[in-house]
Amino acid sequence: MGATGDAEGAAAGCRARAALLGAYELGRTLGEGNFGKVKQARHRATGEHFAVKILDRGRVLSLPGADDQVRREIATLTMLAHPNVVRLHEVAASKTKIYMVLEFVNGGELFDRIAIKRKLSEREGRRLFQQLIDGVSYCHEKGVYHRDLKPENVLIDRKGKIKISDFGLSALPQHLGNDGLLHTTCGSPNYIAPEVLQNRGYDGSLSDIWSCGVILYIMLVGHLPFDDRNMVVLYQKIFKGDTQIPEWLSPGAQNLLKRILEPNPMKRINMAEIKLHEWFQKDYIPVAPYDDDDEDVRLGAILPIKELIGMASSLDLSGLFEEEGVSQRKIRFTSAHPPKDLFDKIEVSATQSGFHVQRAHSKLKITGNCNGPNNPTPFLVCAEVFELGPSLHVVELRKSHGDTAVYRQLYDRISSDLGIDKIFGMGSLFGDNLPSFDSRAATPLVAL
Ligand SMILES: Nc1ncnc2c1ncn2[C@@H]1O[C@H](COP(=O)(O)OP(=O)(O)OP(=O)(O)O)[C@@H](O)[C@H]1O
Repeated sequence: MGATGDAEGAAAGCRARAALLGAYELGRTLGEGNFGKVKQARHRATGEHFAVKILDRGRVLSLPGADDQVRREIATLTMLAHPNVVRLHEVAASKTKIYMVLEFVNGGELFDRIAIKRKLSEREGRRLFQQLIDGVSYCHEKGVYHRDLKPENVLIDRKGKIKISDFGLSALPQHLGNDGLLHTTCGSPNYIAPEVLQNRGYDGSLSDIWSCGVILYIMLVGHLPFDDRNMVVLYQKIFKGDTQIPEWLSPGAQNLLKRILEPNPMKRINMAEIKLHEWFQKDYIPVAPYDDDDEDVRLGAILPIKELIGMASSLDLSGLFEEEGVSQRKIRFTSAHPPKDLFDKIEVSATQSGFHVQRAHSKLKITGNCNGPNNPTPFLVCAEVFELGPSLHVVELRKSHGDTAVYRQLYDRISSDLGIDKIFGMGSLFGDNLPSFDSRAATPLVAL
């Protein structure tokens, strides 16, 4: 298209009504994943940019294991708050779609950054690797193992700040076996650690470190350390740690790469040792995780309190889905932990059977003994309800049980007390209106 055509196109673009998603205006497509698109979005009131991952619910439900992957990504991201990990702001669902509103990272994938330059200088590679290690070690401290680290899953902004993304294959503490190890083989062939392939259980921290080592190698050398079209040959190379570490790299970089790409996990360098390594230490300024109780963080780009409340009532997708008859009431979302200091504490007391609820301002705490048909013995259920807006409540299950009959009792009680007619848990994102997540799951947040 020539210049005139471009101008006409732009004018037509201006006239076209931007698609709206609650408080957001949707823009260009940033990329595509297995289950849908990622679009850039602008918050209409603040002008702040976000990335909205739009997942096709039908597709998620039809692919084996896909719903687990999406739940896992949401559950994991809700737990993480670090400058080098992409931030999840909220999740919404309609009949056909799931929307994840993410921090917008404006520089694309690390993969493209390396591809454009072919390889990076040691200085630049070190700066990015330091951030990668900061983000990954923070995840490990939270009990999260990424398990699919590769340059395609590391986003970078224009200032060179990296953000780890795509936690669909991540493992949480409840995925550890009795031996304290992980057992599911997952990851991308060229980045996978030898012990993961061996299928005898592996330490998620050491296997993530291996993948970080592969990324470091690619950044500094410009190609994969282990590669072959034949998978058997590729895996043999990985088992043996069969790679060339170029002598033109500085001795420090060579040493660090050798110690990370050590096929025996027992001999591999660990996170603490990497952070003390001489090559890594150069110009290293550690980055602290976000402090969610820190007013500045919440009021800044991360999660403004007023915005959170504003979004709660304005995340009305009905404009977009009117034809499907989706009302605001039916669309609820989970979000990062609500700012606790906004809510007054209340007293709680438990009765022998049934729930006892006491209300104080906007926070309810519900505790009680109850039993379901499968559980004749009463057991304790405890939840806290935060009122974030007139139509939004977030329930945090403190203690619960997987029995849906118990959830039903608990939710009936919450809904009658709050006058809410429909309650959706995480499970509702996938079609059922009772929460179907495991009570041991790391994310206690349930959207109403
Ligand atoms: N927060 C974000 N900011 C900017 N761009 C993003 C963001 N998240 C994703 N993208 C872009 O969208 C693309 C697709 O992302 P997505 O996480 O859906 O897919 P994926 O990692 O390729 O696939 P999948 O999770 O389905 O395996 C990414 O490769 C990236 O280019």
